[in-house]
Amino acid sequence: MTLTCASLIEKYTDIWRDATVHPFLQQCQAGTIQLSQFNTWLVQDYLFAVECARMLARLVGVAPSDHLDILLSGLVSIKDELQWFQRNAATRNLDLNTQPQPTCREYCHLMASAGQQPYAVQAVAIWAIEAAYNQAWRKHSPMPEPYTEFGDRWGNSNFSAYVDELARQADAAIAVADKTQHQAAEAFFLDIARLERDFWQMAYQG
Ligand SMILES: Cc1ncc(CN)c(N)n1
Repeated sequence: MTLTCASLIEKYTDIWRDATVHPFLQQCQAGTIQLSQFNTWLVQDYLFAVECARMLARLVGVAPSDHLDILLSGLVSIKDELQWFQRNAATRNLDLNTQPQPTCREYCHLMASAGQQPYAVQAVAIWAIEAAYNQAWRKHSPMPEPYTEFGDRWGNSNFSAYVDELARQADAAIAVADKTQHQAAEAFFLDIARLERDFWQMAYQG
């Protein structure tokens, strides 16, 4: 089977479901999540987003020129996302100057390590990261207040269109990559799916 973003989700349906369906999201949607659990997720996700911005910036450095437009739009969005996290943390009196939990630290290391991979592997990895959040929040939308803006941020149709473009670019890059890169892309996809699942769970270990 040709390796594409869609084929990875199809091949690993159960693993992808665990990455995108979790009690944390279900409890947000039901309005029963505890404040401390939500706040733990929020602070850790800010730390994640900082490293994700760095990963995107590295991608800009190696992408073909016709892929830059989408990646640069992602960088602009993540700039906005970081400021939005900072405003949210201030409103909630949260200290963002916090140590990452082990899962967050492992995920940040994975994103940093992607920088040593060829572009095609990095393109699949950034797609998987953004697709996981897009699908997770969409599957649990609409969110009630005060979580509506969180569901909207990653579940909105503009973000879905961005994820579709990332998939198109990753598919184009992987189509001309060799078998070693295909294997590396698949390994990154599996690590990302596992870490996405564990990231939700981290909220309960604050
Ligand atoms: C864990 C995680 N994965 C993905 C995203 C979307 N950038 C995020 N904010 N956090």
